[in-house]
Amino acid sequence: MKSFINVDDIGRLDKALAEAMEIKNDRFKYQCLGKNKTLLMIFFNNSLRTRLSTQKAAMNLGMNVIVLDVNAGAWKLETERGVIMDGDKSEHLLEAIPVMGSYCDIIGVRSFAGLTDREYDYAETVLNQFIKYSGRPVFAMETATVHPLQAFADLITIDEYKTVARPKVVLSWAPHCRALPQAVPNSFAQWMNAADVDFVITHPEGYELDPVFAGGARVEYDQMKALEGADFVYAKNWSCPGVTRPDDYGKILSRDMSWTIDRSHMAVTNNAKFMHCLPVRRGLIVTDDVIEGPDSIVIPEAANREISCSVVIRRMLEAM
Ligand SMILES: NCCC[C@H](NC(=O)CCC(=O)O)C(=O)O
Ligand SMILES: NC(=O)OP(=O)(O)O
Repeated sequence: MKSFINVDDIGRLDKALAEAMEIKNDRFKYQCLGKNKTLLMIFFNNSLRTRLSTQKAAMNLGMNVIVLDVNAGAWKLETERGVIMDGDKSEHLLEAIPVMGSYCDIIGVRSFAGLTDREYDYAETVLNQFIKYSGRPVFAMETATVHPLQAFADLITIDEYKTVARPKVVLSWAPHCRALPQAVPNSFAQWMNAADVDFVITHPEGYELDPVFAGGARVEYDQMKALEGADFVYAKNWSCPGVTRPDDYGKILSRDMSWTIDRSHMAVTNNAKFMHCLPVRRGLIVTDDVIEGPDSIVIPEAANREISCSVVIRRMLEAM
């Protein structure tokens, strides 16, 4: 595998899930594979899970790991071409990327959407520069439009916790105080569309996800109706994707607290499991009793990030 961005990069999902289980049963099975190989993780944004689980996965595979927090100690990086660099940015990404590539064998990139220029974000401008100029296999650790390591971990978790062959999975928008990217719902929709599940998305008008990721998925604007009979409730906030309202790209369109997942929402489901990628803001996305309740699987979901990442890095190492 040369890059890991979209669901197609992983190939057959049943095979990927089997590899995930193999690694979960013996995390150190392939510890010789990464000997003398180095993973470089580059963070333009904060992280807890991705940082720790990716490092753990790489260490399980015997790799060395270096981490660069671009905003904490590195030169500030210019990402645009054609600018006169007389501001606070001392180095251009186009020099920095091949330099970084020379010190490692695989690169993971976290670079969130700026949420001001849809075209720039949806072209995955930063990620694609890493792919083009690093000379290394690159995987997304949440970039402008995708978070595939999360979606793969979510798929593993659903596969582990499902009680019926084809579960009903509902992705529900929920309110938040900040404008958040669309990467998590985009990837979740893309992966659920590819998986053998009954997938429904619910959100207020204006939050329609890009059809590149969510095309073909059923959208139900009545949240309670969408949640009826659900086996999994996947809550997430996202800002306006700018599909039906191009002028509102990246904006908060609704703060409707009736969308916060509470006991009354869970009551109409089929004893659904509650999922969220974390970090989650209680009281906005979900109530304390739901996230702390017996049907909340957010902790095993996060734990599966180590597993999804192990499968991806293993494939990249084997392809070298
Ligand atoms: N990688 C997991 C989610 C990251 C990001 N959440 C955030 O930025 C939340 C920050 C806050 O709640 O202040 C997102 O939604 O894409
Ligand atoms: N879910 C997730 O990616 O978490 P972090 O932002 O903490 O890495």
